[in-house]
Amino acid sequence: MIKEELWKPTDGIVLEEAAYQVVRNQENTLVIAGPGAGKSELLAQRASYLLETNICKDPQKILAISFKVDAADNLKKRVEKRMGGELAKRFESRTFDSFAKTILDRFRLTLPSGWRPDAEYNLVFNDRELMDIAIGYIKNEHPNFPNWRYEIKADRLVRSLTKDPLHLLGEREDDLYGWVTKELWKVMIKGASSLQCSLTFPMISRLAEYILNLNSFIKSALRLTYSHIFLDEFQDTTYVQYDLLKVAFLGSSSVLTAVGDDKQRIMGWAGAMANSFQVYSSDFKAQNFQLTFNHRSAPRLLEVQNVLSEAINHNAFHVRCTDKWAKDDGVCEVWTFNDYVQEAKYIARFLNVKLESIKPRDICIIVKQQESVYAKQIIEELKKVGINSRIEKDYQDLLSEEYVQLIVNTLYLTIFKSSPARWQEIIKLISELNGIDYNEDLKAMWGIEEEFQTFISQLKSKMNSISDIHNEIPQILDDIIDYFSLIKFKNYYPKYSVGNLLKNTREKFHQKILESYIEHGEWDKAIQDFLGDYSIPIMTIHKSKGLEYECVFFIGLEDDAFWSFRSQSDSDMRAFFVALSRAKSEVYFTFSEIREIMKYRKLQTTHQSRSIISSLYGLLVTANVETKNL
Ligand SMILES: Nc1ncnc2c1ncn2[C@@H]1O[C@H](COP(=O)(O)OP(=O)(O)OP(=O)(O)O)[C@@H](O)[C@H]1O
Repeated sequence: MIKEELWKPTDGIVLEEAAYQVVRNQENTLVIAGPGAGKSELLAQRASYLLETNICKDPQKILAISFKVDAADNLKKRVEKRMGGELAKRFESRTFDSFAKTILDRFRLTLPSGWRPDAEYNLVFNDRELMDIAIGYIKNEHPNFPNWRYEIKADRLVRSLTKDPLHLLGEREDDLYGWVTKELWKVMIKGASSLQCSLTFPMISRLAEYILNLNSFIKSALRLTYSHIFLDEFQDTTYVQYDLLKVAFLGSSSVLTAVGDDKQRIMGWAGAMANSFQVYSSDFKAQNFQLTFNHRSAPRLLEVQNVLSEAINHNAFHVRCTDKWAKDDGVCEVWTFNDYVQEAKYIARFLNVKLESIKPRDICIIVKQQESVYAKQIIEELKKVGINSRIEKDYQDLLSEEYVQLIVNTLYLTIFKSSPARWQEIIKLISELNGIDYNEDLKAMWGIEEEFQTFISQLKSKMNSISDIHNEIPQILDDIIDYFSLIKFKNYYPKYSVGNLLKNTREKFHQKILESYIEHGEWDKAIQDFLGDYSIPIMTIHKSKGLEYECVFFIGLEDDAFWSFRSQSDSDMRAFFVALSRAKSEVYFTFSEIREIMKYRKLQTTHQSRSIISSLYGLLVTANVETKNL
């Protein structure tokens, strides 16, 4: 344990005064700061401070809630790396969804029978599926709404389904959506004919909230377990999530630290609160702090960011650069092309040279939407010059699943041998699965290491003698998990014991590994391909949140990409700001007169304009961004 006054930030990080005050604070706080200000870093430092000084008293824990699976995973890894096993065990990093799901899965049986889902419920992710369930399985009719099936709209139904806490459901029987919502809840909770019990994540959140409302002892246990709560990217908290947070922790002695940036609020369409900072500050009496440095981007890029942030919020203050940069460092340019093929060829040539000095993973290609369409030509042209790129979406979620990490780490050690971090992670997990204290029982630990070494030697011979790819590879992947014991693994990670998460993860993972193996024909390349070590990532702005790259390309700064700019210019401007602020050194925006895009559900070659988004271009001109006609 370290005395409070002796604690220092780890990894040579120097915190600005406000960050330092937040790290050591004992009250609820809200940190509002721009991209790259070190908000996630601040949370990691605060975790070290609270655990190393035992202010978060053993056995109490810190609960860190993020939005995306990979953000939660990154934060967990950062804290683990700094503090090592024992202390880091008391740092639980989850997404909002996983927090809610854990409450439901553990305390499902405390729900009244009408609200109690089956243990094996399906997860529903998209609006279409929800609509199909409503239309296909609600059998009751309502005298006031004879044609309800023709009248309901998917987006309104989705909003209505979790608009109110469950105890208020049924109070809107006289309005169409109120009635359909109530019926849909019944059908989804209990299942109907061929429909299995099915829930969306917002429904899970409402059920978790109901559990806490009904059972004060569960609520007290939760509050006792977590003495400190971290909330990352708080600007994107939805109304449903906030209600759960309030029921769980408002009025408790748990100390909350929220960090966020209102200029990066881009989840309004998914129900993010418009005023989460004000509401939280007032409800939780949180003291507000601002950070003024940007630790990510070069000075030239910060000039552009400052122009944009002022346009988004007139009261935004100008952030400052750190002294690691020279005054003129950074490139921000607009590149215009006659057509998308020429654009793709130019970018491929440019990247071919760039990759002599940086790695593929230091580059990112960002699009507003339809990544497989906007980036199709670029992927092809890059391939022609021997550069791999890939659409990151499917991999980001898979790679953050512990199930996938365990198998991939084992494959990696089998093929590449040297990776002390992976080795340690696996040995630690085996010892924990088997209830062995890896600090105390050294003899048992050696036994584990020896046994695991034998296992990977045998695995290697199996992997190197495959004749029937489609049968043997899935079998090898299953053998790996069986070695650790699937039952023990599921007990250790209870999320895999309920619903279809394990089944879906396994299927997607097997398919991706098979694809990689078929493409490369060799394990080393297939594993590296799956890990993405040698591919340039391609993603939408939403997926790029919280990430950072040396060099960023934004493809298609065009009217069609920002098709709803007229009605939601504010949110599109924020999205543009997120894309711009991912870059450390260089960012290039492209415009192509001719572009192939999906329009009216068909792939079409279109003429692009930039009149609707002229205000975005105007801001780039104000920031002296050069346009190059290429
Ligand atoms: N105090 C610091 N000193 C040096 N580097 C830092 C510091 N804080 C953060 N960094 C580095 O700056 C980069 C951005 O930090 P971080 O991701 O925490 O920012 P953020 O505010 O969460 O950004 P965003 O809102 O864009 O997600 C990271 O590479 C991080 O390691």
